[in-house]
Amino acid sequence: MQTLTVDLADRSYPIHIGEQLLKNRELLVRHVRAKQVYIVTNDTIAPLYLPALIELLDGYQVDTTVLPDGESFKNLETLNQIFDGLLEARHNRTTTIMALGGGVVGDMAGFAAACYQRGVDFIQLPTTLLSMVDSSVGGKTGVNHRLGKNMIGAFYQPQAVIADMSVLESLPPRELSAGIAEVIKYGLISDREFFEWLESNLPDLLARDPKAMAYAVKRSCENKAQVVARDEREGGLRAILNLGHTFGHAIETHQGYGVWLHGEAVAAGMVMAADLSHRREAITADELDRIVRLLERAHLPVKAPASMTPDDFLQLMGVDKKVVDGRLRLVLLSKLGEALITSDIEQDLLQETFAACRADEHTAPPGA
Ligand SMILES: NC(=O)c1ccc[n+]([C@@H]2O[C@H](COP(=O)([O-])OP(=O)(O)OC[C@H]3O[C@@H](n4cnc5c(N)ncnc54)[C@H](O)[C@@H]3O)[C@@H](O)[C@H]2O)c1
Ligand SMILES: O=C(O)C(=O)C[C@@H](O)[C@H](O)[C@H](O)COP(=O)(O)O
Ligand SMILES: [Zn+2]
Repeated sequence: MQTLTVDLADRSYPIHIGEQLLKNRELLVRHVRAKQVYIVTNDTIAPLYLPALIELLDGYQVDTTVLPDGESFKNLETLNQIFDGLLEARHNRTTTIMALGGGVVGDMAGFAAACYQRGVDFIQLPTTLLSMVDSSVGGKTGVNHRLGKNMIGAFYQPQAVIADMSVLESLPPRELSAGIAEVIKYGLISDREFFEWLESNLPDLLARDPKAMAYAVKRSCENKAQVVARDEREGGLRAILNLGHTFGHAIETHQGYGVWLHGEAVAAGMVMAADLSHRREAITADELDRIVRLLERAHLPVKAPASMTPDDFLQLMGVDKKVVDGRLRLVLLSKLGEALITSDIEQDLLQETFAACRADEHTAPPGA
């Protein structure tokens, strides 16, 4: 097992990465402060991993909410199921919520922990690659609104992240690729060497080679932890973790939550950000090509949906959380391996990017 730390003074916490960690009782209870545990998961993950986890927590009062699976349920209405369950089972302020699942479960359980009785402990038990490398780390929690992604939420850090790599065995290939999109993001925004490592080692990741996977998770978490430690609440720097997301969130909202996976929308969004960066002469045509090629090799979409017009994008991007005084701010590349945040966006170049990155109507949507 490897352990990293997210360094946030008195709210610092460990990220444990290793095999079979969900079978390690001592590790799981190390961060539980009293005798109540509340597990939030979904109806896909529950049959795979919930019974063994409950059994391991013998001696604790363990209650659960099993949410319906899917991004389309990441909303306030479904969130209420967690509060109902917590109250019905009389969980008090010293309870510990465990989020057993991917980013949807983690974001919702984390937000429930932030709100329930004004804040209780929670532990992230991520079960997708995406949640291990990104959503379980850094304390962004929340739910979607029909008008925009993650529009209601809180910054709320967990007590610990326990990433059991063995559960990735059951992850569907499409979900593995979606996670690789966020892994590639770290190479683009802050770690050119890691980008080059990914160019060489992608086949091992797609084959789920344990050594390659463990390295990718560790390197991604190190990159994210460094940014979060410097700017926990996104006053500035942290926005680089949003590369591709202004475009990507617009795609997710426009297409209907869950139609494009988050990682897929981010992949197409990162191509759009890279394309615009190239038009601004920050990266070369060859570097743009390398980015597109790597995403394609990871079986990720590299074009926006044909059904989305530039106006659709502009409208949806206008509600992005990075907008200040009505002005769009975008994360772009200043070079391969380095990002910048700018509101100085050449509208003509942005229009060229929309045109260049739009799929034709014969392109099959992801997952088809
Ligand atoms: N908080 C953050 O910083 C942050 C960062 C990135 C993404 N996100 C959010 O995370 C969400 C995406 O997360 P995700 O990609 O993990 O999707 P997800 O949570 O929907 O999980 C993907 C699918 O895989 C299934 N699954 C999960 N683990 C499995 C396993 N081990 N075996 C078999 N099936 C399994 C799930 O049931 C689901 O169907 C989005 O809502 C996104 O906005 C948040
Ligand atoms: O942790 C962050 O900060 C991120 O931006 C990570 C993103 O991958 C993630 O999708 C996040 O939820 C997006 O945040 P939002 O503030 O744009 O909703
Ligand atoms: Zn993301």
